Amino acid sequence: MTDNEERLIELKDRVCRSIDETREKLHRLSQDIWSCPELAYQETEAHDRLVAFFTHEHGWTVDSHFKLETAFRATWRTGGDSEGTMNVGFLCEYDALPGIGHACGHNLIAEVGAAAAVGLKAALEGAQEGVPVQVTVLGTPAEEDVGGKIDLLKEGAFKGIDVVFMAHPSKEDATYLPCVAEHDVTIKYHGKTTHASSYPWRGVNALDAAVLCYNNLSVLRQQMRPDWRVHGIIKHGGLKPNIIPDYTELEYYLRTPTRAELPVLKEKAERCFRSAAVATGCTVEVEYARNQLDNILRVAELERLFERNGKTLGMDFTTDEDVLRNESGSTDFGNVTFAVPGIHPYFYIGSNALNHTPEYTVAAGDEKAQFFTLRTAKALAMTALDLLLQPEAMQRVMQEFTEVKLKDDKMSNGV
Ligand SMILES: NCCCC[C@H](NC(=O)CCCN)C(=O)O
Repeated sequence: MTDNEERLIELKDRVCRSIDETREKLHRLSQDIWSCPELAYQETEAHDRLVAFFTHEHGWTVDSHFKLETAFRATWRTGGDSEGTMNVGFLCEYDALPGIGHACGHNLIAEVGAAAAVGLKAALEGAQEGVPVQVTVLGTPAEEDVGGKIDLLKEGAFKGIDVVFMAHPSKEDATYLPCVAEHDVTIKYHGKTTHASSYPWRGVNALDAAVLCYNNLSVLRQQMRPDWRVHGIIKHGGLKPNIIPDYTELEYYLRTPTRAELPVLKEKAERCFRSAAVATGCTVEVEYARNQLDNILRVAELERLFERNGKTLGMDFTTDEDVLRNESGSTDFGNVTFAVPGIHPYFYIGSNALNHTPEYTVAAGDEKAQFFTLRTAKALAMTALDLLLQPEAMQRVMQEFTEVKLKDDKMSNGV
């Protein structure tokens, strides 16, 4: 075994020990966020808790309200000049869901990011030969909405970061789960009110338009690719049964496996929106969210290193092809992976509950989740050490990142 390999083992052990030594503070941080669920862009308490956490940990430079009201940045770097310093990013999410709180476990995402960063810093602080590194923690709000990471990308918050890590609670350990491109769209129909019984023929029924729109999209599914998704709600359907609705509103998510396919689905969906207006005589407004979520650009080398580290800690990565191929959601982390190579694995939290259910909310706040959460943080920090102490590994990551980006560009440009 080479000296470097021995050093790597020692530093990885130090990461694990330092995270275990910090577990009480980390659990309290996670519990404080879990017990005060806040919606997208309203995560003021969570922001303050995380800012206080890093402020009280020595050595961090903390920027509160970083480019967004509820985003933050905490940075630590080893001495020496910036030349050759690798900047390793860890992301914290902390927004909850309406009505069901932290049913996606974002309190645990915040804890994983904080734990991995603290662990990596502790390991490197004591390293004999300096490892030139900057550790950057970014608090990225509103993943469940239009994507705070995308706003932060636009604001340049990821400039200078060489590789980025986070992890997402799930019902199983997985180095990757399908993460698809997604765009929110709001459809608004405008009609004309009248008395629904006395003279309905004088009205223009916006609820009819909404129902037709819903049904148009429902039949569109027969002609959609099986891995595309269209799903939504009628947010406003009318005021009273005897008033012909003159305003209705629907919100839909349109999803395709790659960002290149999304325009094709959008065109088909818009025909459904607009034909419902034609059929009823309504006017229609179609409003897309300011941010489109991209699919995740995968870097297999990062997944390989993470899986190797996770397995040494006992992680049991799923091999269920059905899960690995079909169970997909979306995340604004996808947009980040087109700017910075990154990894967004999933981790079991001690429950078979499904994300976005009240049962998962309970599981995300259960102390049982702590072991799995800290284990994942250790695996992320250990993977960062692999890159820091093995330049050839980082070169493989960058080479692969360049290749997959080029392939995506060709697909997006229909080449
Ligand atoms: N603009 C809406 C974004 C919804 C994101 C949400 N994300 C998750 O549930 C996390 C999935 C991680 N793979 C979604 O509905 O997919």
